[in-house]
Amino acid sequence: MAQIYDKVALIGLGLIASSMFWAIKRGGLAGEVVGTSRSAETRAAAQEVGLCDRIYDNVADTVEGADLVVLCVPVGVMGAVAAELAPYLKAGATVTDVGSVKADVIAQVAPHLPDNVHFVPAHPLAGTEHSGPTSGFAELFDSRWCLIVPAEGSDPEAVGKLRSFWEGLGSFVEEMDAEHHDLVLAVTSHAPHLIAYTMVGVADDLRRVTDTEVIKYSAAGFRDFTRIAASDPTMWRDVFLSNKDATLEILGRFTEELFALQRAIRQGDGEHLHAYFTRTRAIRRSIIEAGQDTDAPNFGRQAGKQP
Ligand SMILES: NC(=O)c1ccc[n+]([C@@H]2O[C@H](COP(=O)([O-])OP(=O)(O)OC[C@H]3O[C@@H](n4cnc5c(N)ncnc54)[C@H](O)[C@@H]3O)[C@@H](O)[C@H]2O)c1
Ligand SMILES: O=C(O)C(=O)C[C@]1(C(=O)O)C=C[C@@H](O)C=C1
Repeated sequence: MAQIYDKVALIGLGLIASSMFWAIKRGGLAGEVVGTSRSAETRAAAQEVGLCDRIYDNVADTVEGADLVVLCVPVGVMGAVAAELAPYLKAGATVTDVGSVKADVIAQVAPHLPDNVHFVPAHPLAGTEHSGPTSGFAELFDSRWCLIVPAEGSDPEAVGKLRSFWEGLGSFVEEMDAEHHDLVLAVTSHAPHLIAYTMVGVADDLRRVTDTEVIKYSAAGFRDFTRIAASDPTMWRDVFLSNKDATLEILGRFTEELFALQRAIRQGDGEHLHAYFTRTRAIRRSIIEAGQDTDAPNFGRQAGKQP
């Protein structure tokens, strides 16, 4: 893969930034990758594992001369961070972000950026329950989607370069508008996280099944819930506050369906339960048949099949 940017600046050195760093190096996508994080502890931990060609303790030095600036901080502080670095951006630079929510991040960031830079928001649909500078790995984005959310009138060249960059990081790239992105992610990521947090919280409330019993008897389904519910509290607090309307819309629908299933159980309506589970099983099977099971070892690698 050829070099796409001369200098990339990573703002915030957590899971996503550190994974990007390793994947940029693997693909030779940038001449130089620099970074900054607000806490000295994070910067020291990043330095220790060899993250970034240079780490600065301020955004001014970090973004100076950078062709690509990537905001890798929690969505609740994107606007404040953009305001801080805006005066130091190089003319013609591209600013992007990796936030899990798009409409609110765009509303926070765009007003701070000067007219002579390109703002091309993005969101890699890849992550883990871990956070911080030592949690990243080069393969995180391999065969995963990255959604690019260009504003109307965005410079096609800047968008095209960012697309090539994410493809170089290993992802499949698609463009989407911000509102649609936020609704889709509320269904596929945000509401499921809230449900996992709730389920683990309920188990914890029932003292009988906490401590040894939760660990000892946790079946695969509940284990998956505990993995999701171990995700970073700051990141997820911000996601729900930032994607409030779409998440509440989906949770409303979820609650209605849950009540219907609850009623079916109370009334012994096995037909309703069976029909419902048959429908959901078919969805899982159709995902696999379409080659879109990103957990499958050959995902994205079948001849002639793109997700
Ligand atoms: N973790 C995931 O699964 C995942 C997946 C895709 C996108 N994202 C998005 O990527 C972004 C980063 O997530 P992550 O998982 O890398 O998080 P992380 O917690 O691993 O890292 C966040 C970084 O932001 C810094 N930071 C926190 N608050 C700050 C503030 N007020 N000012 C400046 N810096 C601050 C932290 O020090 C850290 O360096 C978030 O916007 C998140 O929504 C996360
Ligand atoms: O695999 C996980 O641990 C994740 O939660 C990753 C996940 C997701 O919901 O799929 C979480 C948040 C993102 O914005 C993108 C990806």
